[in-house]
Amino acid sequence: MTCAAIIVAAGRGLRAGGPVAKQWQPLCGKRVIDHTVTAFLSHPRIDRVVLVLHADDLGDADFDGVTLTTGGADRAASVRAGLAALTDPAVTHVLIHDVARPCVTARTISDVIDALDHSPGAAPALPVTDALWTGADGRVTGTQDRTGLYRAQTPQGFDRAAITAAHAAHASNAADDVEVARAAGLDVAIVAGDEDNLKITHPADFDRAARILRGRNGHQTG
Ligand SMILES: Nc1ccn([C@@H]2O[C@H](COP(=O)(O)OP(=O)(O)OP(=O)(O)O)[C@@H](O)[C@H]2O)c(=O)n1
Ligand SMILES: C[C@](O)(CO)[C@H](O)COP(=O)(O)O
Repeated sequence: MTCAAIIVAAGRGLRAGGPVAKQWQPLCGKRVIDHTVTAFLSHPRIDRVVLVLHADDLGDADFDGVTLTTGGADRAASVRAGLAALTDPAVTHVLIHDVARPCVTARTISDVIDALDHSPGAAPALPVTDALWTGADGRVTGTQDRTGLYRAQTPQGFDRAAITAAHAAHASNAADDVEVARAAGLDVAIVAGDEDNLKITHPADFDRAARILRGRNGHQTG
């Protein structure tokens, strides 16, 4: 098995706000993107890293050991760009990861890779443990059964040829790559998620990510 990571980092981070897109903002002495890229470059079972950037950000890319490419108008288009940038025929599997998840651990990456020994797809997720409502205008409008519901995370791993064909057949955007894979009939194994593998989405998420990273390695604040 030869694994490539595709890190999608072409978003604009509108919900997070700030002077620059969230992946370029400071986090524990580095940029968010530096933590994410390092997590994959340093993993012994990741053989290639493709970094998918917004066209406006290519000039900021100062990463050694990664293949750069330009993303698209939505996450799925950026994933397709990353798949297209993978030119090495030796790569058999891909792990597709949000740059906005800088706290991903080597354990989660390894667990996804291990699951790909027995499944064409594998992705981390956490079972929903809170009650679920629908709401509008600040009031509860209904309740939803949480049985069998999961909160999906990344990296989402796949047989390279299978996910490449699945994305080629899936013309529109998708919430994640598991949606694309399942639309193509691929089986996807659930791997244990990690509460610390949060996606930086809103401003408060930066502090949470910093607490997590400081708690692990005594990171200095940025
Ligand atoms: N056209 C896009 C849109 C999103 N992404 C990536 O997909 C991941 C998950 O998307 P999200 O958290 O929504 O990031 P943004 O789209 O940047 O955030 P927002 O929706 O708040 O603008 C992120 O790592 C983001 O960089 C991407 O590569 N290309
Ligand atoms: C891919 C993902 O992180 C899985 O939970 C999530 O769907 C990304 O959502 P976003 O709205 O693009 O941040």
